[in-house]
Amino acid sequence: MTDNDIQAYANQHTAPEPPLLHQLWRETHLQLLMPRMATGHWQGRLLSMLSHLIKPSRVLEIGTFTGYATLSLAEGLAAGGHLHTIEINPERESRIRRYVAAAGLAEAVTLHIGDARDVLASLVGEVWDLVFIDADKLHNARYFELVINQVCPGGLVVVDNVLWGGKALPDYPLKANDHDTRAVRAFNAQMRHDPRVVPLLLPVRDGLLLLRKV
Ligand SMILES: C[S@@+](CC[C@H](N)C(=O)[O-])C[C@H]1O[C@@H](n2cnc3c(N)ncnc32)[C@H](O)[C@@H]1O
Repeated sequence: MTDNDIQAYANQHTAPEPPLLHQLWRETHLQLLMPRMATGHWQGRLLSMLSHLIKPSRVLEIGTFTGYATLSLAEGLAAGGHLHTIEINPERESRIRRYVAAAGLAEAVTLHIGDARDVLASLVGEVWDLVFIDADKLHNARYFELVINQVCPGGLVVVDNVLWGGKALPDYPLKANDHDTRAVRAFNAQMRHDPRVVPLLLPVRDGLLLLRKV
């Protein structure tokens, strides 16, 4: 039995992908480079499940891409709740807005186009119940520091790609110029001992690190 078999079985026994998300997934794969960056069916249902359990009033996503995780995370918003998502690439804006509108979320979702390290400075008044860090991996620690003081006690920070294709594991031979992997390893190691959060690494897909704020 391969990992693919297990993932296929998990998909079959997970709630089906909503039709709009399936359409977005197809469009992402047909029209964009690196479509694997999109969250996809199983992980989308996991983010939706977490959001439904938390019923957040305020959600932050760092790294929108085509908006797959955005729509998934928004599914569990409390009445009157709001999601902010930040994407650095302006070429992605029109597609994201089109799908946010098609999901009926134009009022509930604010898309910021810009570098998250700048945009976050304009969101210092917010208190986050749920944060999804999924931008460039070099700056995971920076994004974490920029948001953690605004996460409510008991709030959840989810960080994607913490296994980094297996390269996060210490025995994996590292190239001298592989700064991304070094950053992923350093961030994961820091989270083990950070007194502000309780970590749980889920070895699913490319690895999801759940960090519950103490
Ligand atoms: C892995 S993709 C996000 C996938 C999306 N969260 C999902 O699950 O479908 C990473 C995205 O982060 C964006 N990004 C990279 N650096 C960024 C930065 N400094 N600020 C905001 N977005 C950034 C990239 O342009 C890319 O679209």
